[in-house]
Amino acid sequence: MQLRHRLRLSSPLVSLFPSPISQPVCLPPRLAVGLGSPFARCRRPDCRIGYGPGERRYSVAVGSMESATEARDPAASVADGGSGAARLSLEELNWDHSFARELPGDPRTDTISRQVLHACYTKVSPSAEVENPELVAWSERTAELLDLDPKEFEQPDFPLIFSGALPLKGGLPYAQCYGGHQFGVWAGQLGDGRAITLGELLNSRGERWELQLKGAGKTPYSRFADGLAVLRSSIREFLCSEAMHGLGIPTTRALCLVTTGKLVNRDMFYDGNSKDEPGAIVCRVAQSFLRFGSYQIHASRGKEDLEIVRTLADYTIGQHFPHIEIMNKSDDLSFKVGGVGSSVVDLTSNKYAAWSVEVAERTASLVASWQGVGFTHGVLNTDNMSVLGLTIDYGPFGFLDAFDPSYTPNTTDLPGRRYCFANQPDIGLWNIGQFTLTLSSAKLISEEEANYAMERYGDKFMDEYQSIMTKKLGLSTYNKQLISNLLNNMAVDKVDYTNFFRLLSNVKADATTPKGELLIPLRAALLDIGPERKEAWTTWVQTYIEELVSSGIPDDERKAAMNSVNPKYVLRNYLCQSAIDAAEQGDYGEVRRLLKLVERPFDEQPGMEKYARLPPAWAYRPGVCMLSCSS
Ligand SMILES: Nc1ncnc2c1ncn2[C@@H]1O[C@H](COP(=O)(O)OP(=O)(O)OP(=O)(O)O)[C@@H](O)[C@H]1O
Repeated sequence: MQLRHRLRLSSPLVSLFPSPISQPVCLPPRLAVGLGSPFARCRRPDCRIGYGPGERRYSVAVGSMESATEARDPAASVADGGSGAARLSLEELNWDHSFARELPGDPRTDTISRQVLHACYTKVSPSAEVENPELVAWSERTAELLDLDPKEFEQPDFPLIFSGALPLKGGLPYAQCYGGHQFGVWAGQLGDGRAITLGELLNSRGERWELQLKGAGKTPYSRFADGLAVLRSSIREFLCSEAMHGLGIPTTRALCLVTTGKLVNRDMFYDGNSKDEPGAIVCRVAQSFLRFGSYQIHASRGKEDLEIVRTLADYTIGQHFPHIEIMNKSDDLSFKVGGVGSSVVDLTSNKYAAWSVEVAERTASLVASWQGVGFTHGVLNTDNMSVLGLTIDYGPFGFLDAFDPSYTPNTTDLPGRRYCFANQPDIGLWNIGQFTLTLSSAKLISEEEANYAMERYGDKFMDEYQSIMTKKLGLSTYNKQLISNLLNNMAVDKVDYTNFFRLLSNVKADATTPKGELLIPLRAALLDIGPERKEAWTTWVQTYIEELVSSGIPDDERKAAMNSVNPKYVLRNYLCQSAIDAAEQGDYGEVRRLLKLVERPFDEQPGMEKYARLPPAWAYRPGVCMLSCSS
C-alpha cells in the first residue's frame, strides 16, 4: 500500500532541531508552525491544503463534535470513587458481545498460526500455562467502570480467572485479526498474537467495555512467538495505563495484573543472552481495541475483503461513534463544515468522511496531549493506533527526563529515531494518512475527503498543542516565540521536563524582581547549568514575567491552574524498574504504591517527594530508560 496524498514538511519540534527522521513524511504545513513561523500552504505544487489568511477553515459542527468529545473518554465521566455505580460480582456482569455478534468470524477455532481470511476475529480461549497465579495489583477505578464490586479482587478464584485458567462466566473469548505498518513498512497480518478478549459488557451507564487478557497464550495470530508476556512488561503496561488516565490522557485501562507462576524465556536485548523471566498477564479494558490496522488488513486483501472494511466501519460508527449516525440523518445545515480553498466537504453526506475526520481529530488531540506531558510512545506502528484515539500498547514507552526532542525509549528505533518524541506529531499524521487511504481504497471516502481528514489532523493538533503549552506556562494567549525559546534552552541544558514546568508556577508576576533573583524559583531544575548559560535563562524569565504581568492573572490563581496541568509525578522509567526489581523478588508493594502515586499525579502527596526525583545513575544502564520491544 502506498500513501497517495503526500504532503511535505517537518514537525513543530523537529523544525527547531536537526531532524532525526530518516523517511520524509509528508504533512500539512500548519504542523511546521508548532513553534516556528506561520505558514502559507504546502510546498508541493499539486497539494491543495493551505491555511493562509482568508482560507476557509473547518468550522466545527459544534453540536455533534462537542458530543463526540464527551463521548471519547467515558472513564473521565465516572467520578473516581463513590459515583454510586452498581457493584456487581463477576457472575453478575452484563455481557453483550457485539463484536462477535455483528462481524464475520473465522470458522476455525484452532490456534495454529495462519492467515485468517474474510474474518475479523477467531474464537479462541486463553491457554497460557498457569501454576498458583498471584494477584500483583488491581485498579478499583477501572473496576468501577465495569460496575465490578472491588470485593471481587479478594475472591480466591480471581487470579485463576484473570490468568485464563478458569473461564469468566458469560464471556466470549476471541482474538482479533488486524494488520499494520511497522516502522513505515507494510507488515501484513499481525492480529492479537497474545491478547485474548474475554468479552464485552455494558455498565449501568450504558457504556460498553471490552476486557482483554494480554499474555494469555497462543492464537492464530501468534506467528512464530509464544503468546506470553513477562512480569517486567506487564507491570509497565499496568502502571502506565492508569498513570495516563491519571494525567487525563485517553488510554486503554488496566483492571488487574496477575503472575502466571511460570517462567517465560526472553532475549531482552536481542543479543543472544536470553533468560527466564516470571510470566504475567494484564487484564486491559477499553471501549474497543480496534486499531487502524483492523481496517487495513481487510483493504490489503483486495476485492473480496473490501466489503469487510465497510462492515467493520459501519459497526464501529454504530457502536462507538453513534453521534455521527445522528449527524448524518440531520437536516440541520449547521452541521455542514467548510473545506479548504474552493472545495467544501460536506460531512453530512458521507458518514465515513465524518468518521475519518473525527478519528483524525482524536488522534491529533491524543498526540498533542503526549507532547504536553513529555510522553514518548516508542512504537507508533499503525497496529498501535487506536481508532478511538486512545493510547494503546505500552511497550518501550518513556516520559522525558532531560528534555531531548530526539529521545526515543525504543532501542529498535535507534538508527532512524522514527518514533522519537519530536517526530510523534508527524508520525500521527503519517498514520492517519494510511487510515484514510484504507477508507478510500474501500471506496468509503473520496480522495478529497481523505485529504480533508488529514488537514483536520494538522489544524486540531496545532490548536490543542498551542492550548496545552499556553496552559503549561499559565498564560492566557499563545506565545510561539516564548515557548520556542524555552524549549531551545531546555534542550541545550538538558533540563528535566516535568520538574521544570512544575517549578515554573513559583515565578511571580513581579517586573521589579532584581535580575540576580530571577532564577531562584527555578533553581532546583537549573542546578546543572553553567555560568555561561545563566544569561540565556535570565533573559527568558524576564520575558516570561512580562507576559505574566500583561496576562493580569493573580499569582495564586495561576499557580493552582498550572499545577493542575503540570504533573508533579510521572511514571519515569526508573520508577517502573524499581517496582519491577522488587516484584521479581516477590514483593509487590512498590507496584501498588506507584499505582496510588500515579492515580493523582497533580497532587503534592506529602511524603512521596522522592518519586519526583531525577533518575539515579543506575537508571542509565541498558534496559531501564532504553528498552527493546521484547516483552
Ligand atoms: N510473545 C508474543 N507472542 C505472540 N505474539 C506476539 C508476542 N509479542 C508480540 N506479538 C504480536 O506481535 C505484533 C506486534 O507486537 P506489539 O509489541 O506491537 O504488540 P503487543 O504488545 O503484543 O500487543 P498490543 O498491541 O495488543 O498491546 C502483535 O500482533 C502482537 O500480538
